Amino acid sequence: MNTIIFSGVAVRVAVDGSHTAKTLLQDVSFELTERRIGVIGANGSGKSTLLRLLNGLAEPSEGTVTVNGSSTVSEVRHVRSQVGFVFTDPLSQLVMPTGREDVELSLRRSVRNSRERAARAEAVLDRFGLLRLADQSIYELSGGERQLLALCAVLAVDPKVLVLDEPSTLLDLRNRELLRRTLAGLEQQIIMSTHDLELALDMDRVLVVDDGRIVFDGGAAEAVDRYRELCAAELEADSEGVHRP
Ligand SMILES: Nc1ncnc2c1ncn2[C@@H]1O[C@H](COP(=O)(O)OP(=O)(O)OP(=O)(O)O)[C@@H](O)[C@H]1O
Repeated sequence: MNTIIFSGVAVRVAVDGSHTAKTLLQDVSFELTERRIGVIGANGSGKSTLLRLLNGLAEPSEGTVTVNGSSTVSEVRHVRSQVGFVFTDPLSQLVMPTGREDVELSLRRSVRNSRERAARAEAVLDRFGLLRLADQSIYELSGGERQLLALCAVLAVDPKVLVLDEPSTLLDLRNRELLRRTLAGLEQQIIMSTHDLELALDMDRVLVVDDGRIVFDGGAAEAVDRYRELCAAELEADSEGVHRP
């Protein structure tokens, strides 16, 4: 399995029009070696920022992130050859007119021969049951179908690590089950943020993010309980605020 190390990581961004910085993540240190890792937490807590650090889409303002010993900043190309990233919005990822062309585009570096590339794309699409959608315009597909195609295009190059940012948001019950089974059958190390707590419960280890910090790191069931407690405490604080004169 891979080894991903976050060491003293903080991410800060400049706030437009002022000299102040907003902290998106702070004091994040851990080593990930488990096969399936979940990241859960409220909207805006920092989950996507954490995932984006894994392949250099975001850079730490402090500390370091390494994947199998390679820095996600100074060795970003090497890291990206190992880490596949599936975005929440498939349209920010699918850039070609059809799914088939997109999968072929993913394969362009690893398979130089165009015939071989077409055959590989066909095989990958078939493996994920997506051949029937392969030649349709991506704009004619449903959101869920696009989400599955985006996952397929990333898996086509067989990354060692698969990072998924809320992969089930657009999926119906059947496709969500298909995603669960697909993820369960993959060899890759998976790091996934999700609001789908059932999906989180399938994970070997789950990080709970709250306001830019990791507030729990451990087993899935305990993590989900911790997250529910946090939500309940916030709802209570909100309602007290509402009732205060
Ligand atoms: N480039 C940026 N500039 C300023 N603020 C940002 C930037 N990127 C993210 N943020 C803010 O950082 C916080 C964390 O964002 P992030 O996308 O990591 O949250 P999240 O936990 O993935 O949320 P969600 O569940 O809604 O997808 C949010 O308040 C967001 O508005």
